[in-house]
Amino acid sequence: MEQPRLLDRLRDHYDRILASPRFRQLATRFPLTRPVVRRRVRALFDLCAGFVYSQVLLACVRLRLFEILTEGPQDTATLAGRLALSPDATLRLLNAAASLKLVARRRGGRWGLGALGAAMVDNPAVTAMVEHHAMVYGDLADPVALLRRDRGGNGLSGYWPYAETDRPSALRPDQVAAYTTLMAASQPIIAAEILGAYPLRGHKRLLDVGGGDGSFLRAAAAAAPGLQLMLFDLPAVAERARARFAEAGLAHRAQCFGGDFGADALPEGADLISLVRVVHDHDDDRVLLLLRAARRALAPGGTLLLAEPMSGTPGAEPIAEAYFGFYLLAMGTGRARTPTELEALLRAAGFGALKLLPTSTPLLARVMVAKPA
Ligand SMILES: C[S@@+](CC[C@H](N)C(=O)[O-])C[C@H]1O[C@@H](n2cnc3c(N)ncnc32)[C@H](O)[C@@H]1O
Repeated sequence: MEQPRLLDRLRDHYDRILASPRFRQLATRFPLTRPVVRRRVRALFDLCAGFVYSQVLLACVRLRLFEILTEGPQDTATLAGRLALSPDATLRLLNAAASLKLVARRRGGRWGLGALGAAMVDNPAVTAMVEHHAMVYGDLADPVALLRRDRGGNGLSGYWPYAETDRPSALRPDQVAAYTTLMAASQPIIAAEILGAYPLRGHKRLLDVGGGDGSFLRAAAAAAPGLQLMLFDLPAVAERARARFAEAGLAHRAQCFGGDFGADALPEGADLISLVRVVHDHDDDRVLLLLRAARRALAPGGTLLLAEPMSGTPGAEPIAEAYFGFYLLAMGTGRARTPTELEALLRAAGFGALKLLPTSTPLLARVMVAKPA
């Protein structure tokens, strides 16, 4: 067996010291180590209390507190009336929300929006996520059982039914409606990240595979007026996209194709194929089927663009590893991958010339482009 390197041995030693209650007591008393101890205690408490913080946010969203406060600062009694809560319950909620920077105290005993509450205003993406998390938390109520049992059979795997079925093409409109609406709510911020990193210059026809209701393609159409649009998704989803394109007056520029990318050929003719938040939903064997199908469909010299949150993103580790790790476990398939893991899959499917492009908010999405090898 390989000998632990010196750095690893030092780390083990340090961890053993930190784990000792006697050391923690000493470190709390010693002025130089006290601030470090306090920061760690706070970080650990935040981990323990995370669910409670989320539920304070959920209460604010359900009571429409942020919208109410956009009208201007209001006092507790007025807010109690508008929230239909007792004055005591209102004050409890406002104090909790203020501690989380969702609301802020203003002069004269009034309350206004806090920095994070202000970011929730007109933010359907996060608002929809906050509501959706009721289901996520239900599935994670017993995390050890979730880790031990076979995948599937959870609220989330029912919500994303393509994760559980062998015949995703047979999914009915009512089975795809909720997740398609949820994805569309957050797509504008993802599209802004992608189009900021890859402005679509020089492309004639874009095929968005797993394109949902076409929200990404509509953003692409606005950014590149001459671009022709093609969308491939499960038949019931492609039908929704067709209706959205017609509503947006884009029917003449957009073609929608229904099918299963694991079984059916992708439509040909695009010089750019995008996979936006699609690959992380699937296990490696299915991703390879998808990437090979994209490789066959892509015009010679074309480009494949893959965009999603990735593992190994500095500063976003808990989002990829803890959040997506457990979310996708409950959903039943997929995982967040590092750029290196994605690169290996892309190469195995016949792509080369890979580039990871910088995005302005990498924790939301990173963008990788590739060309047929
Ligand atoms: C997480 S959603 C992403 C939607 C959209 N790209 C976005 O970012 O908002 C994944 C999409 O892949 C589609 N999808 C899943 N499995 C599929 C399959 N086997 N064939 C075709 N589309 C599939 C789903 O219907 C869904 O629209």
